[in-house]
Amino acid sequence: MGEVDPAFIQDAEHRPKLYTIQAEEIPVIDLSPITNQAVSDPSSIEGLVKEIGRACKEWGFFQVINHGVPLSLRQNIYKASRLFFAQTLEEKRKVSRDETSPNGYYDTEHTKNVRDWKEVFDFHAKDPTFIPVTSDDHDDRVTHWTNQSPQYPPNFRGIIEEYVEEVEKLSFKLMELIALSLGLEAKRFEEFFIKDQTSFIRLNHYPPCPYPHLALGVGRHKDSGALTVLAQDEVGGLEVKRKADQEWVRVKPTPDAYIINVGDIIQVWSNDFYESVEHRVMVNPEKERFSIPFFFFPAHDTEVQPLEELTNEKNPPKYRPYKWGKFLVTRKSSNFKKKNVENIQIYHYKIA
Ligand SMILES: O=C(O)CCC(=O)C(=O)O
Ligand SMILES: [Fe+2]
Repeated sequence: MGEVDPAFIQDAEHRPKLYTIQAEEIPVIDLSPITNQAVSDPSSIEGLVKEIGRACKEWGFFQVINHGVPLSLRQNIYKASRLFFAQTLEEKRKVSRDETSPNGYYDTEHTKNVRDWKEVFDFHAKDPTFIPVTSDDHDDRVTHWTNQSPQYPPNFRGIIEEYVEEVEKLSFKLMELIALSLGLEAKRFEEFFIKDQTSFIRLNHYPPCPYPHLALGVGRHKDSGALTVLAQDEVGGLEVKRKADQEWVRVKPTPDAYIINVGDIIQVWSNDFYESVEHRVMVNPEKERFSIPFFFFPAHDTEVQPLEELTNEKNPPKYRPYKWGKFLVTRKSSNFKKKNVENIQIYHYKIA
């Protein structure tokens, strides 16, 4: 990543400002009411549910502390990630992803057709992960994706799996709180994930970049899944488009916190009551940055549509149903090349 390749250069209007607002006000929510004890009395978490609801509505983003994921597991995966990315490109390419298995290493992701200044390693939560063969709605064939197992660092796979188990538990808990905040039963969303979820974890490495005014670590985008549970390190760089005024604001790194954001699927399920918010990652001219998002995705056969309980005559469904697996396969295949067409988006299912 030495010379600036024009593929990395953002259009002028999307280039980052180098001095941005640090958003002190992004809500930090303490999950100890649900992590340190079993919830026997639902009224004991009423305050927490309200806080979650407000954060989802006003920001689409929040941070959680006292979340129950052991710090030691987070430290282990961070250490393993550093060791993995410090290898030569030749070593890393031994576990490159390809068109049949989108898991593994790659450094050529494009967001909105501009190349991201990063390299990643992707790993699915379930191995195998079941997925449609093609994006064609009439094709019912199902195939599966499997994970790659790099030789180095030792026990890489085990370290990732141990961590994923814990962030997955946290994701289920957060979905319960979100369900309650929408006036639904706590377990309303469970059925979509309990069998054959398609979630994956991504290890991101953003090398120092001499062109922080031109390039981005990840260009502006919204996350397409249900929920994202993100660990960022102390370097910082994540920016969120503040709903109140559409300004880009920086999410201040908080040690051992997770950054949570509502994805497109929750937007559809809630019929736009909660919205998936645009975000992007700035690069740093001196420091490398590591981050680890967990993308909580439902089973491929989930039909995503506004929930019946949240729609009525006055508030009719704003989206046509879509099959999650088909959406995912369409996205993945378009990620391999820089194309001049827009990726599939939820607004393509919007009822005018
Ligand atoms: O690295 C980050 O802080 C966020 C990355 C991100 O938004 C993504 O991978 O979807
Ligand atoms: Fe994202």
